[in-house]
Amino acid sequence: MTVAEIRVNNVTVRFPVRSTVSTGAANAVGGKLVSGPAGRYVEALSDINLRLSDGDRAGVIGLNGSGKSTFLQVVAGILEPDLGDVEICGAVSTLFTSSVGLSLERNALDNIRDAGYLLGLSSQEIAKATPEIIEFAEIGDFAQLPMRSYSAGMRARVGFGIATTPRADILVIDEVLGAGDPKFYKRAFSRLEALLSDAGILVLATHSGAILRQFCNRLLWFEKGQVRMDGNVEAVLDAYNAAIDAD
Ligand SMILES: Nc1ncnc2c1ncn2[C@@H]1O[C@H](COP(=O)(O)OP(=O)(O)OP(=O)(O)O)[C@@H](O)[C@H]1O
Repeated sequence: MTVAEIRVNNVTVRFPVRSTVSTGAANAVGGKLVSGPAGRYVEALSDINLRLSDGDRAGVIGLNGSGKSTFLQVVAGILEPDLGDVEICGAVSTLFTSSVGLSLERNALDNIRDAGYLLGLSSQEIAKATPEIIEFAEIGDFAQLPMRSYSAGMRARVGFGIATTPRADILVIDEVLGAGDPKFYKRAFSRLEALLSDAGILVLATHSGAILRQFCNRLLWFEKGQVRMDGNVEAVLDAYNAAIDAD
């Protein structure tokens, strides 16, 4: 059995931007805007060092543009850092709002089949998983209708069902659960526990305290591309909310 681990070593991510214009106004949200000899860039992550270990259910919280999605892409191995490196032990499965790859013109059955092949499942595995995902998502006959006729939460249910089908040691989820209702969280939590058992790693970005309390045993608070606090969920949420109230 793989012992899941992610080591993030001195990671910096910079996105070049073209504009040289400055309004002179400070940005409360977003990463650091830096002008250097090589041009202007947004520093989305600045020298991050941390380790995620087997059993970690790490929530990621922070204001808009604080670096959460960038961090998730780095720990999923999708985005190469500009400086530093990431060591990932274990099979990764991801659920990103923008990259879940579902075609809204096609129905859930077709999407499950296409996504299943992309995820490397065999025809037999897809045939077995399809009714399980439909049952998990509780969409019934909607499974036959184009996914454009689904609500955001219904799409999230199907996407979550797909992402949690292949065996995974590490599951990285960006803001997708927020579209769901409390019943979905409960079902999603059971499915996640079955997938990861008591080991594995979850990395989950969300603005919802309720989701963090349900799913996570550790919380990382990002601020302007840095980890401002890393600790238990309640302690970090209290500090985060206090900082917002004091602003
Ligand atoms: N492709 C890109 N090109 C330029 N800048 C980018 C790009 N992707 C992200 N950024 C910048 O990097 C910073 C961090 O963005 P990121 O998406 O990681 O934030 P986030 O915490 O996930 O935000 P949100 O809560 O709004 O989803 C932001 O300032 C953003 O403008």
